[in-house]
Amino acid sequence: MARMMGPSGMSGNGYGRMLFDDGSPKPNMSKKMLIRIGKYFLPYWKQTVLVMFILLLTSVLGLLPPLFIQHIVDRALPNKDMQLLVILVLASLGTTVTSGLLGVLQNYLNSFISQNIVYDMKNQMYLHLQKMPLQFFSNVKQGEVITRMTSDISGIQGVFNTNVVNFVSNLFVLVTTSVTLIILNWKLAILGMVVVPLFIVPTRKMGNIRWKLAKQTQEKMSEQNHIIQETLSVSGYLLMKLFTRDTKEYSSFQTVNAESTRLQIRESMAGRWFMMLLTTFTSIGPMLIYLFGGYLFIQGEITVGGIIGFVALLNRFYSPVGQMTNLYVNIKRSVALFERIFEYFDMKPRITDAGSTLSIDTTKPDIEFRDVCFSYQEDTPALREVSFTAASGTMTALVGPSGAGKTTITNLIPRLYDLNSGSIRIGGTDIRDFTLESLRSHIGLVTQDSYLFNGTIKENLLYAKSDASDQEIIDACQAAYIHDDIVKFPDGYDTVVGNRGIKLSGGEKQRISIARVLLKNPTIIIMDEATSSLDTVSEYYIQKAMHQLLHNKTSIVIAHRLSTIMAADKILVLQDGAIIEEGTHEHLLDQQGLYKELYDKQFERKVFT
Ligand SMILES: Nc1ncnc2c1ncn2[C@@H]1O[C@H](COP(=O)(O)OP(=O)(O)OP(=O)(O)O)[C@@H](O)[C@H]1O
Repeated sequence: MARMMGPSGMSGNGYGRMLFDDGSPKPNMSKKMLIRIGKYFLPYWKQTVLVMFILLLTSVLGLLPPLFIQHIVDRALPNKDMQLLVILVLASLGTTVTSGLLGVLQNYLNSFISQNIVYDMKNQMYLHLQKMPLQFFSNVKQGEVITRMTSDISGIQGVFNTNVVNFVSNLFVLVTTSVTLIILNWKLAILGMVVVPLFIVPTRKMGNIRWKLAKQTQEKMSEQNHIIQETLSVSGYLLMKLFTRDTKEYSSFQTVNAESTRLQIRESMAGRWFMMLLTTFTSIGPMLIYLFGGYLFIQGEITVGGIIGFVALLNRFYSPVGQMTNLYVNIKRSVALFERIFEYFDMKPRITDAGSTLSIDTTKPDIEFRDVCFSYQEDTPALREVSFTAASGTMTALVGPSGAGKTTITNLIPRLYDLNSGSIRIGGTDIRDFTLESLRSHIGLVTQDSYLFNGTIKENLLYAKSDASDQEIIDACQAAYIHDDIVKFPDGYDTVVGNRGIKLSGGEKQRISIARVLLKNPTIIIMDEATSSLDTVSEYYIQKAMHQLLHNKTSIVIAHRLSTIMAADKILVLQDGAIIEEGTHEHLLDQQGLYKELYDKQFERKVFT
């Protein structure tokens, strides 16, 4: 089978791994980018406006308790006014409770908005990835798609909850508090603000360190996912066991795991030191206020309540300043997250409908290759000017040494790849003029390694035709000579086949996949005959199943068995991406060329009796 590697230029297009580079990423915070992000919020603009309104309201409400304290100290207590004291305490309690209730509502709205954005993005991403070409999935590391679909997109919800909401709320709190501070006492306000640079510097520094650590952690997580996917899936597991790589794989997993654990500990520790510094610096401000405020009190310029209320408000001022300092880092982080997601969205599916609505004419589905050239990688042609016709209702066999281009020919017909030059026609029409759906719905593909998903046999069969009746399923399985085997299983058609159909034998799997294509009943069949040697009985049934499948269909078969070749109406012999001989078995034997050589070396021993 073909090595699954993409054509040249693909990795440059970002089909490979896309992680942040060297710790100095430059997220693209352009206006275009911000508008693009903003568009995701558009459907939820009403909720967003409501959140903003609540934030404004709570920031104003938050100013009141310190002012109430000031009046308690300056008026209620010195005047021994019990009634005023109770009113002020109740008012303070009332504002706190109201703020709390508004906070609950705001939290609900936050989750509503962010979760819905995540929901929209996941759907959009799934649809988009479905349209990506085969080489995308061949190139991309296994865990990468899952990481983008899950953790990256889910990370977006934090963007709204932390960044947008925090930014707006901090802004409101900052503006309302600083205005109030200045109105209360401008001299003290200036003094309180003098210390601000002291904590801006460490905050920025810590923010940057945490950002880098977070990025490195994310990379390690992606690597971990990749190892898990590669080694703990059926094929990877088998490979690992058979090459006794268990210890090596475990040790690479352990290394990556240890790395990410170390990074996460460092990340959280970076936060601790930062908090300690911040608390130290934020406590300097109030000390200064007590000192200078005390002096002003002695001078008779301010009341005791004024000083207490001021300090309470000052703390309210410091916390948003601290958070706003990190804003740049947070925005950078969020934009980078969006960038990673947009990077996927920006990859254009290369194989698209040409806008035509033509369907295949099922009455004369002959396949014609005209001077087809194709290369996976620039300068390494996989097919060179291949021309042939597979007449309607006949079987064309492809033979040739490994790497000659047989699989490539079969991949081009359902447009898993698009050719570089020349054309492929079905019934005289270029395949690019059919809709992809019509093209693919008329082609049945039986690969060597028949892929069955982990479900019951029946579910696997219904994948070809979801509305097939039980009788249709049985008919298809009988024609594929597998029905009798299926009914012998204890659960019959409800037998679960395991991941990739591992619980079935190779011969059973192939006959089930033949039954699946029979159920689809396509006009054209492409088959990569299994090379694996099967026992004579199994092989006998597969031959019979193939006969049923290919009967009266236009088929192209990568043939590995003499019996198949002998049954073919035409044989194409390929070498280095070109057809070098063409004809029937006898005709080709007479030519004494590559076919004869292959026949002597390869097929002779596989004569099927
Ligand atoms: N996805 C891919 N990316 C890059 N090169 C590829 C890819 N698939 C196949 N090739 C190369 O293209 C050439 C033709 O491969 P192809 O799979 O068509 O050969 P084949 O005749 O089917 O071989 P085999 O009988 O071994 O399956 C080979 O040189 C192969 O290495």
